[in-house]
Amino acid sequence: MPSTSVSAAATAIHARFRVAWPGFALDADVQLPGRGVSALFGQSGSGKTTLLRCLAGLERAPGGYLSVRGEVWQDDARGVFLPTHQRPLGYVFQEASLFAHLSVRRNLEFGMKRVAAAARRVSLEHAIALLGIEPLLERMPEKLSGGERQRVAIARALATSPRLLLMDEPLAALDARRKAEILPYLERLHDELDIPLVYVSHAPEEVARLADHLVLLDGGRVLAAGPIHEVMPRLDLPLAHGEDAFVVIDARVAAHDEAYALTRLEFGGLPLWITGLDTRIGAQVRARVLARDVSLALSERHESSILNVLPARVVSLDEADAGRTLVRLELGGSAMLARITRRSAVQLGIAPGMEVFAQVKGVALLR
Ligand SMILES: Nc1ncnc2c1ncn2[C@@H]1O[C@H](COP(=O)(O)OP(=O)(O)OP(=O)(O)O)[C@@H](O)[C@H]1O
Repeated sequence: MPSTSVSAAATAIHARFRVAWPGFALDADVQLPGRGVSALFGQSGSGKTTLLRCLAGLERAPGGYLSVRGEVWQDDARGVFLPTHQRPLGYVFQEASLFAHLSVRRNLEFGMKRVAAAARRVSLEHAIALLGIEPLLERMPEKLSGGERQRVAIARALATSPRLLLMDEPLAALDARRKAEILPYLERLHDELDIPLVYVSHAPEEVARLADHLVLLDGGRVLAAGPIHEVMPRLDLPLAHGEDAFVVIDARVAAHDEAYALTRLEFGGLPLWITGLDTRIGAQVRARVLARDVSLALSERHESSILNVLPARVVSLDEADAGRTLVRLELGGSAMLARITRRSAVQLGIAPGMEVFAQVKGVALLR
């Protein structure tokens, strides 16, 4: 059975499930950190929802095991199985399932009443403030937009003071504008709440923005799992070979250049220039660099309009894609991918261990 691990101290959720149906089998053994966002990522039919439903106890996986921050919710070998309603979790589905006959406020109160006063760790006020739904409280669900409904559904899940939040493609039914509207709220949950969130998605941009930890599923098996910084640049995984392959880089806002409307980020002692931000100096941000936006040069001094030319070391190469070479770089303690033509790789003599310069054509700020 594929098994992945995070350091013992950080391990807070351990899930081991096997489900066998005609035509599909889930066989997963994962350890997830007890804080932050873990994304279950993979193609349609890879088993993301099935694994999430196992965590919720909605899918009965005989012989399964689940512990969440020291509490055992399922251990079939010892006859332990908490039914869903006894698991302190919040579940947000693709389509918000609010009670149509109750106002937003009553929907929230309904969620909260299910929790004994002593177990309440997120107040209703806090949930309302986090999701910015104060102006919607007296409305009926039918008078809400899809995005607003989803924010209410998330607030309702929070109001139950869950120890684990599960979200199954909560943005999938929304158009791009609504998605963009909700993402900052999800980021706030991530930053302000001490509740682990397991987030199902097949949208790389959502994963890039939200996830700290990634579980890559393929055909019901765990292909890889680990911190997003480690999983994304792995050349042996399909992610790195996709058209939009990227890495995320955690950086600090170091300076603003007002004259040119640019901001200098810093990571591992290296500068990374980006279109001007109005973020305060010292703030931590996350940036995304696409593999196809990185090219390589042997010297730093190149007549070029590219702002970011950074010293890097070639770690490994992959030539599996026709005519293209994928290069894994190490710079400033971070991994980066460069996708160049095979011809360039040969002409430059790119090889593991070589010192090169990474020309980074584009950097997108994620959060
Ligand atoms: N109750 C069930 N009985 C039999 N097969 C099922 C059942 N539920 C799901 N499946 C099958 O299991 C496979 C995995 O489904 P699952 O919904 O977990 O995938 P997913 O990765 O979440 O996909 P998507 O991104 O499309 O939602 C699919 O082939 C699906 O048809």
